[in-house]
Amino acid sequence: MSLSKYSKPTLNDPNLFRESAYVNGEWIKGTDEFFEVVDPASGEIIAKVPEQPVSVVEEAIDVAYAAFKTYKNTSPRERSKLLRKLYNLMLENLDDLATIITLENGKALEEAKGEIKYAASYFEWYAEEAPRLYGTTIQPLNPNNRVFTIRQPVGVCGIICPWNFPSAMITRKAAAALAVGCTVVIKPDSQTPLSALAMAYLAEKAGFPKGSFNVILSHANTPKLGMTLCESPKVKKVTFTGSTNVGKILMKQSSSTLKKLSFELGGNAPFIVFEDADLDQALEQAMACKFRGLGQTCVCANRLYVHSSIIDKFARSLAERVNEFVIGHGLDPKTTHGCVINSAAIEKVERHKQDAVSKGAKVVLEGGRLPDLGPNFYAPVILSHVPPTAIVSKEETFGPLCPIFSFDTMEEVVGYANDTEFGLAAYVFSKNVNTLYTVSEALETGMVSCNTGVFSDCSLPFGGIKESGFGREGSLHGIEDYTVLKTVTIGNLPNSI
Ligand SMILES: NC(=O)c1ccc[n+]([C@@H]2O[C@H](COP(=O)([O-])OP(=O)(O)OC[C@H]3O[C@@H](n4cnc5c(N)ncnc54)[C@H](O)[C@@H]3O)[C@@H](O)[C@H]2O)c1
Ligand SMILES: O=CCCC(=O)O
Repeated sequence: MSLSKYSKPTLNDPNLFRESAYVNGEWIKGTDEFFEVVDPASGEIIAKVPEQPVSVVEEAIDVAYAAFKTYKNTSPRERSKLLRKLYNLMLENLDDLATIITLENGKALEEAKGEIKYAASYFEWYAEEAPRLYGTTIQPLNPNNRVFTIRQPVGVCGIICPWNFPSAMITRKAAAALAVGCTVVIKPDSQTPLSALAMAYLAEKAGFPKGSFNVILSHANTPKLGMTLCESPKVKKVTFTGSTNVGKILMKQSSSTLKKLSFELGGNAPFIVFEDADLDQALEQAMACKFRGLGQTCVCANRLYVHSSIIDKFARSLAERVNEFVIGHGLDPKTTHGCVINSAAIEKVERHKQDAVSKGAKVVLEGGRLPDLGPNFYAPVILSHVPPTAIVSKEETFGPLCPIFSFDTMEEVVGYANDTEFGLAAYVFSKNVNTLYTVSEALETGMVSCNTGVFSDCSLPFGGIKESGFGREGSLHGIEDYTVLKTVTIGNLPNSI
């Protein structure tokens, strides 16, 4: 198979393939500087997109600010219809959108299709939530006053997203924002901007007004653009998914305007398998959880804790299953798992592997580079009896390394699981509901998933605690993050008539 045959997207609707930024309903270059978007599987350049100068970001903020003045007054039902149209358009263009994801991110096409359905589901969900924004009535201490609350859109939202879900990380922010009447300026990762641009094209088709949905592009200029979004008094909220380090930078920069923030940051998910778990189920779910996006999702199991009585059997069976993966270019129909995003991802896997092995971990599946496929292909590694001192117990690998640690008691494993500054997701496998309940309550994470390794769903609140961030996306709570709560008091009313 020639990998280069996939280097240019062949789409049913070629209009979805865009190489310009999208500001105020116009496709703009804005600059003479460009950066390349590369297929991580083949190394081929698939697009050249313009690097935006700060002036274009300022323009995008200005138009979003102007559009907010009218968009916020559209009726919830109107906004609901726009979101529903965008949902339908995404599904009508499922194959093309998935192809774009595979080409820019490297994940297998089936997985990319799953991402598009997942991404679109946020538009459907928030089409349904848009008309359901409620306030409360309050009985104040003063009997002559009447008090109620209303929720209003916060304003222009800056949306900064990573490469691992080039579509879904945008939709779960933008859908909620647009549902309540906010306008958005989106900055995708420079490695995966094409999905965001395809979405802008569909948003235009759905009828979103000019200035309400903007996409800016940057690679070298990213820190300057980020600073502009964070420091602009016209941007009322910054919502970010990405690394904890960048989250800390954005938080500092946003302090000058005391911006509303929601951050979905790094994770270090423990995946705990108790002695009484259904082993087959735990294995199936471990595969789905650890190797989703080849380990490059924030909720992927980063550390597996398996009871000492079953660890060897578990590790062997996992290796047998992982050996059946078909690794290749994501567009090859036989491929079950694609490539990782770049060479830095592989270097991190190798650093964590070497560290664990040097401290005594047993190699169950050697894995390693697959140079015949390309520099970003890597076969998964499985290690068992990893010592608690290994770096991987503390740092997120974000790649195809599966370290299995041994434990004996519930108290011990909860101690290991919580011994990290991260607190995004955790997984628990047991047939005993008391164990599930007790451990779920004791784990210091924003989300706990019991007896399943795949829980993401637009209907549930997604988000972390500790250094995994704050704010919730999806569900009824996700919409609240894009509103401000206003309290209205009507005073000096008569007590009675
Ligand atoms: N909690 C979640 O929901 C979630 C979801 C996906 C990814 N993640 C996390 O994201 C990380 C992987 O993504 P990454 O390495 O690409 O993250 P990253 O923080 O390097 O990049 C994320 C985004 O921030 C931008 N960025 C980088 N520096 C910036 C700056 N100074 N100012 C403004 N923007 C800047 C990037 O261009 C990109 O768009 C992992 O830690 C992962 O756990 C978290
Ligand atoms: O990578 C983080 C997001 C993954 C998800 O939404 O399931």
